[in-house]
Amino acid sequence: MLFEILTTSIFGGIAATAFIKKQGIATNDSGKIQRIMSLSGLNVKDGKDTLSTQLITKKQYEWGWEYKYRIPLGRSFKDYLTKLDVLEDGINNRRKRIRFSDLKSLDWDGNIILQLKELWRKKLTESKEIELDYNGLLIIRVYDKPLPSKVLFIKGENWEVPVGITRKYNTFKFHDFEKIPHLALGGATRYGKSNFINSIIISLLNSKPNYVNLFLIDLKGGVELCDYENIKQTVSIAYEPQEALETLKLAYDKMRSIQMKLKKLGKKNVQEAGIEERYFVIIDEVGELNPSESVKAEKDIKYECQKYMSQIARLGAGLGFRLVVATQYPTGDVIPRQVKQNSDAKLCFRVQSGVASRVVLDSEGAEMLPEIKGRAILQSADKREIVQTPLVTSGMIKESIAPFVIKKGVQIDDYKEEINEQGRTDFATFREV
Ligand SMILES: Nc1ncnc2c1ncn2[C@@H]1O[C@H](COP(=O)(O)OP(=O)(O)OP(=O)(O)O)[C@@H](O)[C@H]1O
Repeated sequence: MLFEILTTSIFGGIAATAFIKKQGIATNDSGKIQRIMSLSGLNVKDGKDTLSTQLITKKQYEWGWEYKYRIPLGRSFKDYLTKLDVLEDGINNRRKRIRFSDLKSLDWDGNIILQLKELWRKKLTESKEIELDYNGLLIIRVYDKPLPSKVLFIKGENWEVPVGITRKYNTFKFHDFEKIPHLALGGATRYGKSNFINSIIISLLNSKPNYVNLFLIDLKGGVELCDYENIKQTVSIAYEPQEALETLKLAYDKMRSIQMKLKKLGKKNVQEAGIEERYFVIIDEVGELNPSESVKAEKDIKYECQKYMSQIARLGAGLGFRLVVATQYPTGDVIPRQVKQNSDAKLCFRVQSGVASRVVLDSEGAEMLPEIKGRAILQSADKREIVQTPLVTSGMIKESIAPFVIKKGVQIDDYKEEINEQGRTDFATFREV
């Protein structure tokens, strides 16, 4: 028995070593990256000298390698971003290598040659993804495995909602609306904005059903958010600009009433006052509220809408208001300036141009995302990460709303009554502070 185990392992080891030797043991890509940079014109001529991108550090992680470079004078991060596809194709255009870590998956009691052949076949079809970043040094991350193109929905806790899987160790990332109240979303058509909005809503319905209040504006003809029309958490839902104005005004009035309440209590914000309720104003296709793009008759309505959106973005955070705006036409001022300035988190799916990417993220990059639905860049004040957002099915939506369905129109009537009633103190739920 012992002899059998020993011989199997020894012969397996010999076969693996011979195979690896033939294909080449994995090394890092630093030399190759530097060559690609110089061949693609990133070096700078300075008289007789040629200034090149200098490797400062390289480090191996579980997910791949990270390289840090000093870029030469006369080059910007943007110059490197425009070469992202050249770098990615260059890195993948080479002999595939088997790593020692790949061998861990082999069953040494089975047919080793057959398994190695299968491993090799997988390697040939596998390609690495790279990500560029800049923090004074150019950072290039080369990921051994691409992000999955489908990720299952996981609900968040409290006011956190799922954002998706990141490349680093495939960890799941959440967005905390208590830390970053407003969120701007962008992306070309069919890349996953509405799906993402659905994931926010169903996560909130699961985690905070008694405290979440929804003001929904669906200007895509009502196809995206109509599922939530008759749940108790939906205060108001709008499908047309005029209705959007009414919904925004209702949210604004509520915001003002909370502001007055806080003033009376001498508290600075809802957290301090122990108010549990949060108010989510979610607008799918905010571009439809852009006055400069509209016919004369609707201009005034849209200007009013912009005014309310800006006020909610500017004053709402401490009063428990959270704004989520999405657009598929990221041009110019499509996202109101105040909303954009107050949205410390931005999520951008693939867009058609660097200009569109800049409108959403304030920087380029989303135009270079792969053509994968649900793939996006999450940009916060100091961090930029690529994520694969979770896919939400209509079954999941149905299941999440089922416990909360009520008679049509009941919510808004109750709400207006509450706002109109002077001196009432019980329309927000307080906890002990
Ligand atoms: N995270 C995801 N993972 C996988 N597939 C997705 C994901 N998000 C969306 N999809 C697929 O893409 C399709 C379009 O998504 P969605 O309706 O969210 O796009 P959109 O950006 O809102 O488009 P539009 O602006 O045209 O309405 C979905 O029906 C779904 O099949």
